[in-house]
Amino acid sequence: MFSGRVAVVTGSAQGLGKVFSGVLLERGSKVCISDVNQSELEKTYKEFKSKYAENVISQQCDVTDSEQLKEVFRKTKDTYGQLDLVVNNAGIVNEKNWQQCIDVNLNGTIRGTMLGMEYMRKDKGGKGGLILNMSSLAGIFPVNYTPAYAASKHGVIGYTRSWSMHPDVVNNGVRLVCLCPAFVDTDMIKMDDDSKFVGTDLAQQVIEKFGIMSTDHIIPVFVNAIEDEENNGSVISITLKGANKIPLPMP
Ligand SMILES: NC(=O)C1=CN([C@@H]2O[C@H](COP(=O)(O)OP(=O)(O)OC[C@H]3O[C@@H](n4cnc5c(N)ncnc54)[C@H](O)[C@@H]3O)[C@@H](O)[C@H]2O)C=CC1
Ligand SMILES: CCCCC/C=C\C=C\C(=O)C/C=C\C/C=C\CCCC(=O)O
Repeated sequence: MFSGRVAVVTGSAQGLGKVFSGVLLERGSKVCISDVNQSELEKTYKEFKSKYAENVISQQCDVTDSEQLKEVFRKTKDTYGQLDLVVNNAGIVNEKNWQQCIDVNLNGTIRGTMLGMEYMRKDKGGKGGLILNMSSLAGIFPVNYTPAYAASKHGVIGYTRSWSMHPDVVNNGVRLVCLCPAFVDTDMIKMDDDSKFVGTDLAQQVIEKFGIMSTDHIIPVFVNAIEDEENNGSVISITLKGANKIPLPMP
């Protein structure tokens, strides 16, 4: 399932993207890691390269820049000859620069999804594959201290579910899945920058309610989403209590 498969992971210099890339490499996949943060990307690349040699390549990329993202896909296909998995993981929290928050989280995911479909659809020369989009519990519930972030993650769910129901995509072997974790122990949830949220107390209360998961807690759900080839269109919440498929709301 993993051996010889080829993946693109955005925002993979650190945090969940780095963990996901490590999981894929450990299981024999080939991965193009990419990130806007060149210095952190270089460090991660060196770390992976020493363990996984030719199975990892790296390409600096800001997901808000279509040309840079196209280069990631081009380089991956040129190097490994195929593409099987896209993890649209790059994300930020920023309520002051909410335009950037939407552009990275939602538009970046849209860009990566469109490229993924272009490279993986059978009618476009691909072999099918999986597009795994990172949403959040904030994509399912309203979050009063990060409204723009919540809007971006709600958008990711709507966008992913919509394509997963399109016959041209389904019939050409591409499936799409959304992961929606609660708080995970990465730099993202550090209270290091006021522009991240509107209301520190509000954020603190919700963190106390849900707790903080280690990145290890997300790995089995990530692996299962890849292994379960019947899984298309799922939106999966992940909390300390476990993982659950969120039913499609009906009017
Ligand atoms: N940590 C958490 O509590 C949760 C995180 N998520 C989502 O998981 C994903 C990964 O987040 P974490 O690993 O926690 O955060 P993180 O902050 O540790 O890592 C995010 C990575 O994305 C990169 N990035 C930021 N802007 C970028 C851009 N324009 N282009 C390319 N790369 C960019 C950063 O440089 C960083 O390496 C995000 O989409 C986030 O919204 C979802 C639910 C909970
Ligand atoms: C410490 C500051 C945290 C600011 C928020 C930072 C990042 C959050 C990223 C997430 O994706 C968090 C995940 C989910 C939000 C949690 C709960 C939503 C439900 C709210 C509720 O039930 O009241």
